[in-house]
Amino acid sequence: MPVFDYEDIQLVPNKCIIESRSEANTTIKFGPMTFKIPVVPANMATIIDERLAIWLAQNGYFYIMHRFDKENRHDFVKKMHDQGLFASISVGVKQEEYELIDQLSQYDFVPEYITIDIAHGHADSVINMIRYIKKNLPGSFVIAGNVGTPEGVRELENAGADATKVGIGPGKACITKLKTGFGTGGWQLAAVRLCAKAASKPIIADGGIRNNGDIAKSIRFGASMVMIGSLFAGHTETPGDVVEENGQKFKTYFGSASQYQKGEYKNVEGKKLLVPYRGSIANTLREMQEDLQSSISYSGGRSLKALRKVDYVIVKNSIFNGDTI
Ligand SMILES: NC(=O)C1=CN([C@@H]2O[C@H](COP(=O)(O)OP(=O)(O)OC[C@H]3O[C@@H](n4cnc5c(N)ncnc54)[C@H](OP(=O)(O)O)[C@@H]3O)[C@@H](O)[C@H]2O)C=CC1
Ligand SMILES: Nc1nc2c(ncn2[C@@H]2O[C@H](COP(=O)(O)O)[C@@H](O)[C@H]2O)c(=O)[nH]1
Repeated sequence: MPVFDYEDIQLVPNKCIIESRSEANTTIKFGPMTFKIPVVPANMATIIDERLAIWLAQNGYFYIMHRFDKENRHDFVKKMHDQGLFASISVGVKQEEYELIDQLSQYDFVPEYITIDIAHGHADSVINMIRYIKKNLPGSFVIAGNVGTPEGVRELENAGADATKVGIGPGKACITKLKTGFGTGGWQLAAVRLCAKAASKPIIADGGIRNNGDIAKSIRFGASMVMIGSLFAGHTETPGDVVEENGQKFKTYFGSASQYQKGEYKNVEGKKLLVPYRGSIANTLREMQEDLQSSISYSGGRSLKALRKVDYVIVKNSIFNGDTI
């Protein structure tokens, strides 16, 4: 089984068939909707809030609201729908989460997307929640995770998940691999490949994206959508606090399983870090789209589909040769 991560892979170019990169189509149909690019900001408290969710939905981007403002989720769905926008929320698996599903069902507030998001998603607790949502909110597109194996993908799909989220421990704010010895950290791209081969529905590659080219690589190895945390953390619109150190501006980014999210040091698998401030998220999203258009042109095609067929080589870290952007 080949084991590699994003930095170990280069995609092999094909003859270009377009006259301008602007002809390359980066849109992706994911569930009931089509989005500008196959990218979703991570459903973490330092990455997304209500304001950014509204902006993303208004501007043709996918979003998944985090689940840490527990009491507000019902109102959030209503607020998005009142503005004619799609609603996309996250849930856990504890008893109160079943009560939220009951409430949404009772008032007929049906979110277009519901993401079941726990650390170890290959679990009966997730399977039961998938079944419960599918029974009570059959109109919602259910994303479930996180998993890191083909068996995990198949079991969640068989339970009724419409998409699965792949990635255990590759995140920048993650310390799972250090604290538990488990996960896809260091071989996330290979795990995406294995999981995608087993999947019969879309998968989201979650965690470990460090450069825009990693988005194209995720698509090459079978992802339909890519979830990104740290690369988005430094923006004006992302909710982390602004910190100044030695005259330089940073924003805080912390893991959802860190003490900063949990409010206590118990079963901690995440840390806090400072990410350089980098202005508006709109510019980063535009650059991601431009870079993806270039990727499509190098693949010799006109749309994301062409990326799936390109050859690749394993170059074991040497591609960087000390280079950074
Ligand atoms: N993608 C990743 O690599 C990781 C992501 N995270 C993120 O952190 C957030 C919090 O996750 P999580 O702690 O699961 O959420 P919760 O605290 O809501 O826990 C969900 C449920 O799963 C149980 N649980 C959690 N971890 C395990 C485990 N390893 N084995 C058995 N049961 C478990 C919890 O019980 P109990 O707490 O009593 O064990 C609880 O009942 C999520 O947003 C998640 O995505 C966290 C770690 C890894
Ligand atoms: N192991 C942990 N993983 C976490 C935690 N909080 C979030 N996450 C995962 O990371 C990605 C984002 O990764 P990045 O490399 O783009 O920064 C996120 O979507 C979660 O899946 C955590 O506390 N521990």
